[in-house]
Amino acid sequence: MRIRLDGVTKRFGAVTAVDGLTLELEPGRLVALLGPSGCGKSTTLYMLAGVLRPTAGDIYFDDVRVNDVPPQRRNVGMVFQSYALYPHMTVFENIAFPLRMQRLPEGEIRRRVHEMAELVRVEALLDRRPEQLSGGQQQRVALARALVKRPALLLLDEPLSNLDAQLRQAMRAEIRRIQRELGVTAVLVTHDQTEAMTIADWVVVMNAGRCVAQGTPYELYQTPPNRFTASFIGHPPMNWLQGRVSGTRLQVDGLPVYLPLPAAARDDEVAIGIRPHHVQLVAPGRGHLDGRVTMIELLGHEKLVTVEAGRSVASMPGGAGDGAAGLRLQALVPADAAVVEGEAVGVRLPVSRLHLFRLSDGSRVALPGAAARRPVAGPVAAAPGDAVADEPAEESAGTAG
Ligand SMILES: Nc1ncnc2c1ncn2[C@@H]1O[C@H](COP(=O)(O)OP(=O)(O)OP(=O)(O)O)[C@@H](O)[C@H]1O
Repeated sequence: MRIRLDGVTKRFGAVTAVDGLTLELEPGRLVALLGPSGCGKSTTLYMLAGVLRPTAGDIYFDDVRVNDVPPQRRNVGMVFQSYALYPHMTVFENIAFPLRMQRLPEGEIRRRVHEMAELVRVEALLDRRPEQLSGGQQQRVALARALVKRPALLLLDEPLSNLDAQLRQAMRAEIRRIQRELGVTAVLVTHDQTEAMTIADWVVVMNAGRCVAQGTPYELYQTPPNRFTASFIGHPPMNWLQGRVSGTRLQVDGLPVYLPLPAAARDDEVAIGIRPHHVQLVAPGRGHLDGRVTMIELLGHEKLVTVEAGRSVASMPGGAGDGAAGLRLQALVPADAAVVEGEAVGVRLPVSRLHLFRLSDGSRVALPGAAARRPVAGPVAAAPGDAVADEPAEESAGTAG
């Protein structure tokens, strides 16, 4: 089923929870509504369910306007964070409940409950009560109950947030499998960007009741259209610097050099984002700036290295001097990279990996060739002591001024 929201607004007294939201969701897709707490995700979901009515605007299921259609007539299945299973009923009866409400014949009910229990893999648990199930099992049952009436739209409200990390990952894959197998259009609400990115075909990023970006997870990660999306998507989060574009020159505040851009852009003050795994650590004096390693956090097969460039590095060869005071960057490097806390390092910022956003409105500065590459296989970080390898001509820095 195709879903269309046309200028949908929801106000609760003085609070505007959803503000003129216009969206079109393709049939069969799993769409994630992603955004910080209070941005209007759940309110949007409840309007799709029919539990809340828009204050203004229209909602269409295929081409039918559903603003006035009550929840029970919308053919929507819903799964909540809290599972909301009926505690006094067995798993079988929980799953059968929506079919009993439809007064289907007993044989048909049995057949469909078993079919659904098989799909979500709870056939062995049909005689148990919810209290005798683990969180993950309860969530599977909730999913089966939402799907048993073959809804045209599946709504998932933070369905995995009560599960531990490992189970959450397993259930993500399960929801994806089941949604694909049934081909049902689904909308998932989450504030967890990893969840949205791993599970969804399409991600709608919301802030303050509005859609600020939408696209495939890959597009939003590779070329975030604005600063809000860039800072919200990706983990560990982007590093942020500030600077100014003039023609094909990028002057980063605190850097003694300017970086040549692959194409000219309008002169503007910019926020400069770079993901930690694109920050390269090199020998002091061999990068764009020098700093000191102030923290190392081991994350498994990688480690997150915090580098601060301040006044203390002014005297180092190639040091950034006073202008670099307060620059702080994080680099993600292989766990076995030879980096030591307290040591001086050089930091290289590959121009093609920089994301530029206008300070005025947060919009992306489009630069052909910049930050549009596919992710490289393998680490890009070099250990201190390594030279900056084969620096392409267009990425070499000029002297500021
Ligand atoms: N029934 C209500 N009465 C008044 N204000 C409400 C009501 N429901 C939601 N709001 C407000 O509307 C805004 C959006 O809430 P909503 O629950 O949609 O956000 P959310 O993005 O789902 O947040 P979370 O991730 O915390 O669940 C918030 O400011 C919230 O306080």
